[in-house]
Amino acid sequence: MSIMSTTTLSITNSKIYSNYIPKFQVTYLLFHCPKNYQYYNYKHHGISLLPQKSTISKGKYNLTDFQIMRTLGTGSFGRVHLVRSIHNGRYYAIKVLKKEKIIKMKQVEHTNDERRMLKLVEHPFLIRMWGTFQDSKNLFMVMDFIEGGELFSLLRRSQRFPNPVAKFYAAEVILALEYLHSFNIIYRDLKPENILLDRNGHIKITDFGFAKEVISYTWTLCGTPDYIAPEIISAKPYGKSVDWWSLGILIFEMLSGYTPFYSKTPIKTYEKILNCKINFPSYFHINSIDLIKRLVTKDLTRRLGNLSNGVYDIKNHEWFEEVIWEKLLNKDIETPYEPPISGGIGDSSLFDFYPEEKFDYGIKGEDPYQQYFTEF
Ligand SMILES: Nc1ncnc2c1ncn2[C@@H]1O[C@H](COP(=O)(O)OP(=O)(O)OP(=O)(O)O)[C@@H](O)[C@H]1O
Repeated sequence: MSIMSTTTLSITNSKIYSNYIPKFQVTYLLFHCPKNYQYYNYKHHGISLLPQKSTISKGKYNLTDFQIMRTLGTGSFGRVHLVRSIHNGRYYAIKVLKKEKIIKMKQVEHTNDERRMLKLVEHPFLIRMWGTFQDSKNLFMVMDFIEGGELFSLLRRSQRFPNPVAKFYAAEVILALEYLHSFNIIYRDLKPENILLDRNGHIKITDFGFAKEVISYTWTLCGTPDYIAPEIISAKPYGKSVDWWSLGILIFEMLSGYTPFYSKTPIKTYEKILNCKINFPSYFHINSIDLIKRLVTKDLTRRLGNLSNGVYDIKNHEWFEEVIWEKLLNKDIETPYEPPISGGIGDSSLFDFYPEEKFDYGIKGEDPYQQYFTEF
């Protein structure tokens, strides 16, 4: 079955999704926002929990350390390649971002934040970055290669997940978000495309392109339309609670195969989000409906995750009754699906194919954007 994803824009042939359009990401939103919308971030003078200087060494790697192989995925600013280290023979994924595109789409701050966030995080359910480097045209991020493909592809192939399967993935996502929030990092782009599965079937969240350290509130308009919280759309200051809204959308999508506010155009989706009326399919378990309603609520004084007990209100919800959180964190719980990685290490058969293009990697020469990416 052909499976569409955010970046490829190919069309799925699943019945449910015959009308489904790809979920354009933030950058789409940035260029289709209300007039006079101001893009800026606001930070209180709080104490940052993040190292102010990078600990992931820059300049540790360069292009000649790797054999560049096929494309695993494409994004707004470049593509992600499977690569092989010529030193240790191991496979990695390298995300390549075109400097010119980043500048044109005004994403310099987000790109530097992505590197800054990724260098810090170390968690079983988050992607690990090993280092970065750059040439005159591109930025490169070296990450672990996660062989099992996107949760998105698995969901489209399955049409929808049974209750326990959705619960398993949601629970691992919660642990990852809890960890990020403990560092005051908001993730802001939760969706099945950004959740990869490792060879055993555990999740790894990738794409920190919108992750941001926010000590109190921020105003930046970003996210993916179907997953965006209403406070972002109405240009209100917002905080970590936007990730808990997106978690509710993710749970709904995993259980049904579609997002609750899906529409043909982003503007219509935003209208539905602001109305916040969800039609639950009859096969949803009553506890899942209760949890989704408590996450996908406009009322921030009632949204779970945002109350005085924080994440514990979510972890203690009836839908997660049988989850033993410590075991889950230790990966001591059997995964519902083991990706069929038959070709051994470096097998990338679970990723869709993307047209390859001639690389402009490694070109030395004048770099008009040098001053913007000094950390890479
Ligand atoms: N570490 C990894 N291992 C395997 N595949 C990966 C890895 N990182 C990313 N990918 C693949 O590449 C795709 C694009 O990656 P990513 O979302 O980080 O790029 P992006 O340029 O930020 O895309 P977008 O503009 O859609 O956000 C992912 O959806 C995934 O399929």
